Amino acid sequence: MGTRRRFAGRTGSDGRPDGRRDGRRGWRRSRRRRVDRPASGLPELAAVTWHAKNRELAETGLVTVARRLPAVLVQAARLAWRASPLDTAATVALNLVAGIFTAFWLLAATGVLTALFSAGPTPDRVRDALPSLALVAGAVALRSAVQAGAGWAQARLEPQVRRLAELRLYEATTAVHLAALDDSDFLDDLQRAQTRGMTSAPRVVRQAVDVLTGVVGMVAAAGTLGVLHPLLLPLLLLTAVPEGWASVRSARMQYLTMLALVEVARRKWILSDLMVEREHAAEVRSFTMRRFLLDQYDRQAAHQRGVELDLARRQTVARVSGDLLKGVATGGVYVALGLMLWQGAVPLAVAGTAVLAIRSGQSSLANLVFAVNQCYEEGLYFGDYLSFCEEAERRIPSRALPPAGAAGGAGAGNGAAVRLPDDFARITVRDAVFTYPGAETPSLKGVSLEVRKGEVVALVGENGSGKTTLAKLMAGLYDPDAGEVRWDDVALTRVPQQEVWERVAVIAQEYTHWPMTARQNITMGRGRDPGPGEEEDPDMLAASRASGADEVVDGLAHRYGTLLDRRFKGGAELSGGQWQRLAVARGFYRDAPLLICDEPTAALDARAEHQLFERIRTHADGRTVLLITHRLASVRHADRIYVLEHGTVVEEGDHASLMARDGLYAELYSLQAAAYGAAGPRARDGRAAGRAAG
Ligand SMILES: Nc1ncnc2c1ncn2[C@@H]1O[C@H](COP(=O)(O)OP(=O)(O)OP(=O)(O)O)[C@@H](O)[C@H]1O
Repeated sequence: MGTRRRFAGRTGSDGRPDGRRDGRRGWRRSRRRRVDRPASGLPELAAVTWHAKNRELAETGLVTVARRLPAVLVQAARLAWRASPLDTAATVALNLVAGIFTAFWLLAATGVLTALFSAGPTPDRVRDALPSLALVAGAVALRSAVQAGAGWAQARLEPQVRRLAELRLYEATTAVHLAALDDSDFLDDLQRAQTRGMTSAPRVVRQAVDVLTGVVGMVAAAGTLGVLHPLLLPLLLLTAVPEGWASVRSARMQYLTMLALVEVARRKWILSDLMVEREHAAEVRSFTMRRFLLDQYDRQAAHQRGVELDLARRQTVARVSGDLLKGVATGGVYVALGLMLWQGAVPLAVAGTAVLAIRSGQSSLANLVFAVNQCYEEGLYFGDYLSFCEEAERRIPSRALPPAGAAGGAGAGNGAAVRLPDDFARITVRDAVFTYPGAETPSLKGVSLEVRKGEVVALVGENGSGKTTLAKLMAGLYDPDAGEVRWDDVALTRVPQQEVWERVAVIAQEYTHWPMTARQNITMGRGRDPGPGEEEDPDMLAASRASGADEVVDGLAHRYGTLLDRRFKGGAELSGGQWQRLAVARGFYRDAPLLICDEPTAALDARAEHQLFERIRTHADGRTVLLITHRLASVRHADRIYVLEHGTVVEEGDHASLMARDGLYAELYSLQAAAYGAAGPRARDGRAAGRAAG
């Protein structure tokens, strides 16, 4: 195990995660956060102290490492045991047995040397040495076999540990409250846990086993040396100190650098996505953004390079100092052994065995120091991973389902989670206030509204007035900071979120282009893929027809089985409107009593838009519909319209009453109607303009 490997930089700050994760949302968030930063440049290029752990880590020394190591080892052992008790037990037991064989062959070697160094003819001495030699050979062979078994058990452990670690992280990230993903600190921790912490889980187990192997080898060699002469033991241990110091120093520098660069790395990933992903390529060119993006990227990269070059220099200094001190200590050990031989304190055969034991001990020691260092370093990343998982698990809504058969509603005890009725008579929002995490002003400032079963209720208002936010509260995606959303007499904050999500279908404004088949794009969440020759799900076909997605699918090579991702061979790409038809089909397919349509037609052509609004107008097969749209002509038939402005409801009523009121709604409606009217031959006829808009 060479010095280079011991000190080589590991993935640290530039382990590239799966590219699309940060995506557009991450970029938008970064832009928002930049508002209050100095104009002179990106503040992360100067700041290296965002993380509270830094000072503590900067003061980490050998003693701290030694103190913390048992905790890391215990965590590794727990993880390994949970992954596979059998392989963990086999790894530990076989390593211990290997250590016994090491001590055995070293002691047997004394017999060989004693026979060889005794007086008499050489053939006789060789013959006398043969039994001990056979013992040495047997012990070495058995040790190799046992070590191979231990290596196998250890290798089996790693994939099992990796699986556990990955599942734990993704189970947490897919369940955390949505608000957690609006928190930039949480996102930074997530980034660190996913890119480095998660991969550290199998490594920390591997290093913990290596620590055990090193300790066993060391104990075997040290025990042999102790038997040969008690003075040899402390001398051997002395050689470990310089190397241990250098390794720990190097690991600490590496980790601090990773921490200092975490936001730079994240910014680089976002920029690199923008420069390589196909979906941005046309805009990058048509807006001549190339130079801007490259410059931005280069600023981050230059900063990272500076920090990493400095790290390389400091690590080299630490390594060379450690090597020099280790050389001096090793020389001292051999000088001491020579003196003992000279003084007659040990016989020649014992001195020969001592040399063998020292070499074996030093090799185990080098491995041990390396493993301790690695274990400590991986333990730091693993600690990040564990604390992120704990934090994420704390942010998972904890409202648990009541036992089967328990009824929800007014009768349920105070504070306990209650079951949501399958359907509702009315949904009421009362004085809802909501501020996004990190935002300075509330997006909703005391909104109240009511949706009765079977109604089509519309939310309208200018950009940023709070329509989508309100819909998200009603869909149980966020909890209001004050006020409440009630499903009949059950407040949504008392219901496990899953219960709400199962009863609401959302056709979102920003929907995902799922890189899956057309069928999965519609049915994911409640459908299953039919096997070869099986009929397509009739509900899916109905949803598809209702949204116009069937026309899209008709044009695909493998119909519903076509993969909608051009990055894969045979994958198809859809137009914006075609994707939207699939998103609408996905919403219709869900068997949910409340359908929330947030700008469902932005990308649809006129015919598809007309058909969709017709469906919504006829209550989308008996569902209750909450419709958010800027196409005001389409909300004329809504049972009730709420007009939002700056996070409050400023008007409510049906189309006729709102027009009569001559307020914001009437103004917005007339503007649109006039625009349509101006394009047509009957522009001056107000009635005709209204009809055109409708
Ligand atoms: N994730 C978020 N974090 C912080 N602020 C947000 C977030 N999402 C929205 N906002 C803010 O909340 C306010 C209301 O946004 P919302 O999306 O609800 O408006 P909207 O009425 O749906 O707008 P549009 O008509 O443009 O879709 C805006 O000021 C917006 O900047």
